[in-house]
Amino acid sequence: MFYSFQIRRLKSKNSFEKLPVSITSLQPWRLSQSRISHRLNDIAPSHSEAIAIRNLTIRYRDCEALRNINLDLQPGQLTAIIGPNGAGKSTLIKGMLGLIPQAKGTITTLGKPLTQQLERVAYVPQRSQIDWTFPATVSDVVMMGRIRKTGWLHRYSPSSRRIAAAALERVKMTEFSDRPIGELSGGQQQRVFLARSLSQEAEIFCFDEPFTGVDGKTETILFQIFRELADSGKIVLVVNHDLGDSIRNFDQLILLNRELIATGDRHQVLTQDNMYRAYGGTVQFLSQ
Ligand SMILES: Nc1ncnc2c1ncn2[C@@H]1O[C@H](COP(=O)(O)OP(=O)(O)OP(=O)(O)O)[C@@H](O)[C@H]1O
Repeated sequence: MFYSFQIRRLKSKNSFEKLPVSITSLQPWRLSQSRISHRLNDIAPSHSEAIAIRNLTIRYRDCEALRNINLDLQPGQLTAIIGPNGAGKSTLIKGMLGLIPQAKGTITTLGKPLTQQLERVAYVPQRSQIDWTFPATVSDVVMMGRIRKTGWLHRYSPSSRRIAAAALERVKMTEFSDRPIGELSGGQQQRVFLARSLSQEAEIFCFDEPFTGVDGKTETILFQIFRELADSGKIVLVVNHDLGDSIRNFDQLILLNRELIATGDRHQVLTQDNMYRAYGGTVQFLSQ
């Protein structure tokens, strides 16, 4: 049995994060077509183990955004975080990555806090949190994914350039490599940021609302790549608003509303009772 839902949405965004920049990230470079592999065959086998989130409570100055969250995120699974506006979906990702200071609880993997292993994480924030006037080309942005591996003051190696070129090709954006990032459409920008995350060769991928404002073609590309990442043993975490058919693409759902309402596969999570607890009267069952 499968339900689709309709959600009324209110949006308010007020903070901006600047794109990271370094001397090396702005080096001019060109993509060599002959070196581009058409698939990311070189997605390395994963060394991930589950991320364990225990008793996580996150406060902003005057509000408790998340209360006592306990969760496991498994490698090899494509996981969606769902819930109404203000439920704490973005906060959960930011809290996991240590971006919100007032967090209590533990987030561990490989026996250590996740915040001590951020080199293993690729994070793509919401579009609204990126400064699109930042003076960088598409290829600059994708190369930024290689900064951790290259070091801040070193030139990119040929292998880094190959990896970045393959990532850009994988999202079908090679022809835009010299274009300023601010001049692309929303869907194209999302694909470039996905390419940047791929070029990081991370083990843990976090995407905050990657499907907002993207067309069907981009959505298909994003889901294909998310699936490939999950199938290669990565942890893939996606904040997602669409509870229609596309929810079938996910292996695990995390339903939040300031607290954990439910987690599991869609049959376990998308029950009338859970949806009522999360969305109240704002979600209607449209079909079964
Ligand atoms: N920087 C901040 N300072 C203070 N409160 C914040 C801040 N960011 C978020 N909040 C509050 O924390 C709560 C959770 O916000 P969050 O952005 O995590 O929700 P969300 O589920 O991602 O929402 P949306 O679907 O609208 O993106 C909200 O009540 C929000 O107003």
